[in-house]
Amino acid sequence: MGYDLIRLNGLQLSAIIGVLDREQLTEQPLVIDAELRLDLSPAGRSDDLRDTVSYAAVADLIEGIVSTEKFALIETLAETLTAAIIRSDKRIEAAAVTVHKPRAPLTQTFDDVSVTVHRTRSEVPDSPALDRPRPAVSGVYEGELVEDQGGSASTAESPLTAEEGVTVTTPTARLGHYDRTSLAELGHEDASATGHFRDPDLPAAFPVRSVLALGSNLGDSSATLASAVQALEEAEDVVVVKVSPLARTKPVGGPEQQRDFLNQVVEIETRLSPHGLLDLAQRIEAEHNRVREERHGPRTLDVDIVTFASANIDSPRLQVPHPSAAERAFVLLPWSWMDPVALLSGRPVRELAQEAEDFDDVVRLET
Ligand SMILES: Nc1ncnc2c1ncn2[C@@H]1O[C@H](COP(=O)(O)OP(=O)(O)OP(=O)(O)O)[C@@H](O)[C@H]1O
Ligand SMILES: Nc1nc2c(c(=O)[nH]1)N=C(CO)CN2
Repeated sequence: MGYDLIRLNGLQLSAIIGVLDREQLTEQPLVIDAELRLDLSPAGRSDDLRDTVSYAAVADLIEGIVSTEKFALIETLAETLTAAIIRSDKRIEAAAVTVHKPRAPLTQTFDDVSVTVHRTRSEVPDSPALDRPRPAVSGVYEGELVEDQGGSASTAESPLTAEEGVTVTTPTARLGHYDRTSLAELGHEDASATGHFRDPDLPAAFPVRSVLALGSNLGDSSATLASAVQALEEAEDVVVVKVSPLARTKPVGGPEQQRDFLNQVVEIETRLSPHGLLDLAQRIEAEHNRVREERHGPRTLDVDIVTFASANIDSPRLQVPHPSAAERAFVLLPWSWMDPVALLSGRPVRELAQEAEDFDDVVRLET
């Protein structure tokens, strides 16, 4: 294993980032350093850009994510960028990203605050099909984004161990002194500790995970759910990552004497905007003869968006996390069977399920 590195240092961007409400309204400067570990000897011999990873493409990838996504924590941004860089080209064995936040809201005088995330390929979760960055390169770099290089892309079989991970040697960019605003002035008490508000019409700059809850208690529910999952698998810009076992559940709310429901939870990865995903969910409901008659009434198919990455959304059409999901064992239990360590608004889904009133009314069906 070589020690070759590509380094991109001091990339100056601005972003919406921070846990304070004020920080979610205005952009602030960020400085980003990235290191990519890959074998540079093919390019060293050929003098051909196609034999390496273009640092310009890396800069574009970082800029695309920073300029379109909102984060609360610089840790999350660094993690997201590191994973996106590793996924962008199979030859990249490991990457490290440092996010500097020189105008962090501290009351003290300081030069810089930063986090560094180091990840090897084996530590980055698979992104089944949406793992290519958008080909957003322009001008002289057109066509330079390296497409799957076939034979030369071999690093997936030789993942680094954590101990071998790259070390960032980047000196902190000399950032000088910054404007500081006291936490009190910024209204610290309003800071939102979990998640961030997200523009529901903004498509994701990189694939994000979303959890969907499906339910049916009219018609052939088992066939309907299978067909809904298939429709998700076939949808553009969506990859189904995990599907829960089926649950037979007693109706919660709604008219008396409804049939039991079949419920299922699906985790997807998508580049759709939250509203785009809601459109897709409603299209799939409509294709399965969903007619909206009675609130909580019987339905051939219900597709709810439970989470969309860690976003909070509150638009006239869409609330995320789904406002009732945290109290519904018919959602929480199948979700916890599918993903035993899942969290919802910072709480273990398994624990929330145990507290839900309908906990005893959910039966796991063997598939
Ligand atoms: N997270 C969400 N997922 C799906 N729909 C949502 C969500 N948040 C808000 N909605 C809105 O809720 C409206 C009503 O949805 P629906 O008819 O499926 O409700 P319901 O199934 O009777 O009740 P519930 O929403 O409690 O499951 C939809 O038209 C949609 O715009
Ligand atoms: N058991 C069960 N109860 C419900 C369900 C559901 O999917 N399963 N959906 C509802 C409204 O979406 C209301 N009640």
